[in-house]
Amino acid sequence: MDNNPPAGVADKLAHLRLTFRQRAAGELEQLISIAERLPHGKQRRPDTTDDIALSYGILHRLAGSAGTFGYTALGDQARRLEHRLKPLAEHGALTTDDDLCRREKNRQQLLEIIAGVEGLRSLLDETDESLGATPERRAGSGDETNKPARDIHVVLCGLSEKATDFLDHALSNYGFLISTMEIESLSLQTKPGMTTVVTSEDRLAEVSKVLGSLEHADGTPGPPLLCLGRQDDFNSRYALAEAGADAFFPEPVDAPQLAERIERLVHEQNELVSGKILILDDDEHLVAHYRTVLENAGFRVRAISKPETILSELSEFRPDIMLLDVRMGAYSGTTVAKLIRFDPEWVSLPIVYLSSEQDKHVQLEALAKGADEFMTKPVSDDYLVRTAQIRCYRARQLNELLIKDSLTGLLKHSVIKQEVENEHARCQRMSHVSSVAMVDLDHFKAVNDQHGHRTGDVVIKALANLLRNRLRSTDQIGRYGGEEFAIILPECTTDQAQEVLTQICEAFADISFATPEGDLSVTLSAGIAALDAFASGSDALDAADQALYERKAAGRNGVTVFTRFDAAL
Ligand SMILES: Nc1nc2c(ncn2[C@@H]2O[C@H](COP(=O)(O)OP(=O)(O)OP(=O)(O)O)[C@@H](O)[C@H]2O)c(=O)[nH]1
Repeated sequence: MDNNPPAGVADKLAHLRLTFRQRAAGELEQLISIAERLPHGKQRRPDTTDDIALSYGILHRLAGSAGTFGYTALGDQARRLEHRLKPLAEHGALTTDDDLCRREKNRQQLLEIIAGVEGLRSLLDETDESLGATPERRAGSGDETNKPARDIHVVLCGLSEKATDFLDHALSNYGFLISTMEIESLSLQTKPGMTTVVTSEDRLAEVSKVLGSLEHADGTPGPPLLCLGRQDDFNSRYALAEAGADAFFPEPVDAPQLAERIERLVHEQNELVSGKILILDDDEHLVAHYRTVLENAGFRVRAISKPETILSELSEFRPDIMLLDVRMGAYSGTTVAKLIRFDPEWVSLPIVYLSSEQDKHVQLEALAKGADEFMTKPVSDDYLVRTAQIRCYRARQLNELLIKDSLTGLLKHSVIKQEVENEHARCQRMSHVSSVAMVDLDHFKAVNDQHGHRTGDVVIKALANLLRNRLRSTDQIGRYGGEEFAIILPECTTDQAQEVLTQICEAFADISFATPEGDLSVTLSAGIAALDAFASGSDALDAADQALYERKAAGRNGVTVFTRFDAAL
């Protein structure tokens, strides 16, 4: 398995290591000159408290960060010296008021520490040699494309020509990006967590073998492998699972059900590798490193170094988890964690401390003040990613239960209503134009009556999937009622909203649902209103609803934009 990050990310990490190395060299110079200033022998000198506090701060930072950048021996030695200096830093040393005996003891200790500091410099140089040539600074890593979050990629591999053509057409309707690949040239240049590979039972073993060698750079599992097959019994399913399939889908393929299955697989995968992480640490280089590693593993990361901005960052970024440094200059991370919990909204936000503190008792005390886990610095990249995955996954699962509708995975009625109000407030604050839409399935009662409730549910889920895939990641979709959906399209005019919803309308009408009574097609109607043109979000929703009923009255299967209340009636 290739465990190296992609070239762009590797360049970025190398550059961060170089920057760390430069800073560490400067800090070691500073430490050495402080050591030279400290009183030697019987020499008397006024208060050394500031120098010792400064040295302690530098050693603490090095102990917490050097290992992350590959300078493990330097970090370990800095930690040993930090521990030795801690009592002197906390209680003051060599002050003019001390009695002679204490001064002598402290002086001895300082001399040993000074000798240790001089050894740190050689540890830095030795590690440089073992890490190879000093990395060059390179501009533009090229991997920072701002792709929409929901580019779901379906790779068709090892299928017959007929099956490939059918799936290419049927799945494109859902907005999936389809590629066809030969097994030998199978490669996965997509975002982790956003790909599914579909293959046949005959070629499963070969495809599974190739996929095994293509796992993502950070070691996260490769894409799920969905296998199509004609035999659907325990033994054949067992054989497929053994040969590497993550999911099975029976042939002949029912396209809406397959789309639903792919959605679910990607969703499950994505839950493992995605999430929003807020990092608060006053060491900017370390934060830049964490950020690069976590972004490379698929997370969205916001990193801040000033504790004063924490509350506004929380409400704007709305992270799934937070990584919090314990010691940040004048501020204590444990107190910041407590302060965050003042707000009921953040009571359940998982907080993970980042600290060089190794004493389990002290860790426990800190945890009692409002965090969930302790990550001891230096944190390895793998450990960081894995911890973030586990914490984000759990946080998102809990959150989903609270805010998402169980049939469709869309936002619940009350949540989308609140989001409409939030977006309305944003429109006013930022003076931008946004739209809201109400979407309703046509003659849905007849679908239920003629084909049963179960088929009705499949149709509802298919529309939910289509909306998710066709709309932008910044759009928000809610299940407003049984077969009625509300959509927020931020920074989007009603003309643009009409264009995209018309395409969705056409794609949905094109989907064929297989039922025992024969193939079924269903259409939808939509009404749109300009969110910023109304006094409140709920007024705009009422207007979109009116436009929807106008569309129903005008023959359904299309999109109407609200103009005036009386005109819409
Ligand atoms: N299968 C299923 N049906 C649902 C669900 N929620 C609501 N419905 C059904 O959706 C149907 C809505 O019917 P109506 O409000 O009469 O509207 P319609 O038949 O779609 O007619 P128009 O909206 O005028 O085109 C009812 O039969 C509800 O039982 C659900 O979760 N699953």
